[in-house]
Amino acid sequence: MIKLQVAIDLLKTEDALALAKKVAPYVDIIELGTPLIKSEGVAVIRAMKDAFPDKEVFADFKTADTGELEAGLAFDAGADYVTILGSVDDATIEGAVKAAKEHGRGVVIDTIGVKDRVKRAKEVTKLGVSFVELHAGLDEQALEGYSIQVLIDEAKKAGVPVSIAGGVNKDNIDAVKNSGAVVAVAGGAIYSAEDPAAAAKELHDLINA
Ligand SMILES: O=C([C@H](O)CO)[C@H](O)[C@H](O)COP(=O)(O)O
Repeated sequence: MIKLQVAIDLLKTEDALALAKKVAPYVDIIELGTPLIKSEGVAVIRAMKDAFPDKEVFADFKTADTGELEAGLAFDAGADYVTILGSVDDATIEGAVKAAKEHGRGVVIDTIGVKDRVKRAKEVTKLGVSFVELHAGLDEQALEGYSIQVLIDEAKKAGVPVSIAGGVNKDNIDAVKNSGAVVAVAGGAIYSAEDPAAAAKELHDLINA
């Protein structure tokens, strides 16, 4: 069954915890977005894991160098997963995977900015990562003509464990689910909703229908 990951792109720990409290019953993974971690530091990871020990906590570091060091920072703070950029040297990913093995946690590769996401997903999977995020970031989503369909099509072709992030919502969650992706990431569709709990529940129910 595909997991539901909420991406929390808020800026304050207290707001992130309040949102997580509302949506936790409906999600499997709680993602601390890159802007949140830059705003609040790794302390937000510990705060979230302490508040929700039964949830997987995902630190969206988007690391570009010193993979072992940065992954270790995330894991020491309580993260179950940390992201490394797919565009970086394999050595950075290998360092992060080394740290993940030492901590019994996982590395996720973020393909933001990668030209051939399917090819890179296959390559990095061989390095021992947990899964690969087929990702169109918020800036790319704002470009004219953007469609999440490209990520859905890539997930079908990947043949390795992938997540999809890039505007997942109630209108496309069925297609995301049927793409073979192992995780559906929803940020704005939940945190910008008038009722985030209801939005998360709707996605959860559609996934489990
Ligand atoms: O990772 C993300 C982005 O780079 C900002 O941190 C988002 O969390 C990810 O794109 C999912 O958010 P939505 O696209 O709003 O669902």
